[in-house]
Amino acid sequence: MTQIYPDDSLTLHTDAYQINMMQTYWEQGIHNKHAVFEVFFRKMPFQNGYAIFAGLERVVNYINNLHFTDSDIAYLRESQDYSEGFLDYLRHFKFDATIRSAREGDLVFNNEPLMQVEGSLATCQLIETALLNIINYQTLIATKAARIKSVVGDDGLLEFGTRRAQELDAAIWGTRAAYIGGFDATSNVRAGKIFGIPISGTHAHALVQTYRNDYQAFMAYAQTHHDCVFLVDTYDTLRSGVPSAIKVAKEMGDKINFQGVRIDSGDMAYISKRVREQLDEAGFPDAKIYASNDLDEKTIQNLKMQGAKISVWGVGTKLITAFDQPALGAVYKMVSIEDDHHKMVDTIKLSNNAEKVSTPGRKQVWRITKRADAKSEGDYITLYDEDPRNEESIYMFHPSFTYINKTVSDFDARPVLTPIYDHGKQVYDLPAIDEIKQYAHDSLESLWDEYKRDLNPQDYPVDLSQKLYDHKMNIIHSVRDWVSKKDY
Ligand SMILES: Nc1ncnc2c1ncn2[C@@H]1O[C@H](COP(=O)(O)OP(=O)(O)OP(=O)(O)O)[C@@H](O)[C@H]1O
Ligand SMILES: O=P(O)(O)OC[C@H]1O[C@H](OP(=O)(O)OP(=O)(O)O)[C@H](O)[C@@H]1O
Ligand SMILES: O=C(O)c1cccnc1
Repeated sequence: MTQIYPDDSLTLHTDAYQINMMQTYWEQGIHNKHAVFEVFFRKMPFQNGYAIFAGLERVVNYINNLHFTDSDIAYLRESQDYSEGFLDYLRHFKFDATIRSAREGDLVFNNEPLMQVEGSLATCQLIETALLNIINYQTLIATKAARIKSVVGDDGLLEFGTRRAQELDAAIWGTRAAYIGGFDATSNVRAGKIFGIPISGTHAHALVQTYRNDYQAFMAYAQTHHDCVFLVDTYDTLRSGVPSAIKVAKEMGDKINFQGVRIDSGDMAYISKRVREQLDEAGFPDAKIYASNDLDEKTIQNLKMQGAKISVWGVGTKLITAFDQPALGAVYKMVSIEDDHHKMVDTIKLSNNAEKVSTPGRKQVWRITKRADAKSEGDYITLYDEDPRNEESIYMFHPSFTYINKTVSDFDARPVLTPIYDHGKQVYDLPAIDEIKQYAHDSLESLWDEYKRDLNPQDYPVDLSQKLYDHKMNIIHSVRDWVSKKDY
C-alpha cells in the first residue's frame, strides 16, 4: 500500500543516479567543486518556430522546499548502501546555488540555454531531474496552447483537458501553462482557485440524460443558473437540442443570460451553420456556438476554412497530453567545472552528430531586435562576460553553415537569462499569472510572422558570438587531440 509520510518532500523527486553521483563526489571530497549546468532542447516542439517557456514558478516552489526530511534520510538509509557520513551531509544539505533563467512567457528556441545552474557540483546534480521534469512538460503545453491560440484569433478558447491529462499534477500545471500560452479559461476549478485563472463550465450530456428530455434539462439548468450555455447534441442537435434551447431562452427572457449552445459531435462545420441560422432566426444573434470534441489546431483551422460558425472552442485531450509530441527533449548539461587548481574549465560533450555537440562555457542569450520596428533579428549567445550592448554592430552567423551571416546595427539586445537565485537566495519576484500571459503575448508580437506560421516555419536564428564560436572550436580541437594521443 502507498506509504504516506507526514514530512514527505520533493527532494527525493530525482533519479537515484543523481544521489549515487553525489555520494561519489562527497566521498572523494569534490562535492563542493564549483560547476555550471545549462538546460536546453535540441529540437523545436511540434516543429514549431518558437517555444513558450513555462515552469519557473514551480521550479522556485521546488527549490524553496529543497531539504532532506527525516523520512527521506531514513528511506535512503534502508534502501541504499550510502555511508552514514554521506547521509549526515544530506541531512544538513542546503540549497546554495545561483540560478538564471528565461522568464515564464518568454520565447525560447532550440540549442540555447533556458536555465543555468551554478553552484556546488552535488547541488547541481541533485536538482537536474525535477528541473527537467517541470520545464519539459510546462514549456511543451504552453507552446501547444500558443499554436492553438494562433488559429482561433479572437474567438474564445477554453481548456477542458483535466479528465484526459496524465494524472492530477499534469492537469493542474498543464492548465496553468495553457493559460500562459493563450487560453482564456479552464474547466479545472482547483486550478482557478490556486492560480487565479478564470474558470468556465457548461454542462454535460448527463444533465440531459437525467431528464431524458432536452427542454426539461435546459429549463432546470436555467432555473438554477444565470449564465447558460446548453449542450444541444445529446439526441438531435437541429431537431431537438437547439429548438429546446431557444424555447427556454425565450421563456426565461431576462432571467437568464443565454450565452449560447455547445456542440460536441457530428460534422461541426455543417451543424454550426445550421445552428447559427436557427439562433439568428429566433432573435439570438449574440448567442455563441461553442464546440468541443477532440479539437486541435489542425481541426480548428480546417473548420474555420469550411466556414464553421463557431466562436468558442473547448480543447482538452490534444492540448493537455501534447498529443502530437508527448515530450519536449530538454536536457541538462555541464558546461563548466572547477579543476584541481580552483580554475573553471569549460567542458564539452562531443558527438558524431553535429547537433549533439554541446556548447561549452557559462553563457548568456541575447534577444536581438531592430530598434526601428522592435522586431526579432535572432538570438545571439555569448560567453557570460560579453555584452553586445557595448557594440555598434554585431556579426551574426549560423553556427553550422557559417556562410549564412549578417551584420546587425541599430539593435537592442535583451539578456534572456535573468537572475532567479543568487547563492541560494531568491532574488526574483514571481510575477502574477496575468503578467506572464501578457508577456507571452507581447513576446510573440516581436516575432516576425515567418517564424510563427504553424506549418514549416522559418528557422529562427540562434547564433554564437565569434568569441564563443572560437572557444567551442578550440575545445573541440583540444579534446580531439587529447583523445588521439591516448593510449589505453
Ligand atoms: N467539418 C469537420 N471537418 C473536420 N473535422 C471535423 C468536422 N466536424 C467534426 N470534426 C472532427 O472530426 C472528429 C469526429 O470524431 P468522432 O467521429 O469521434 O465524433 P462523433 O462521432 O461526431 O462524436 P462522438 O464523440 O460522439 O463519437 C472530431 O475530432 C471532430 O473534432
Ligand atoms: O474532446 P476533448 O478535446 O478532450 O474535450 C473534452 C471532452 O470532454 C467532454 O466529453 P467526454 O470526452 O467526457 O465525453 P464524450 O466524448 O463522450 O462527449 C467534452 O464534451 C469534450 O468532448
Ligand atoms: O464545461 C464544459 O463544457 C466541459 C468541461 C470539461 C470537459 N468537457 C466540457
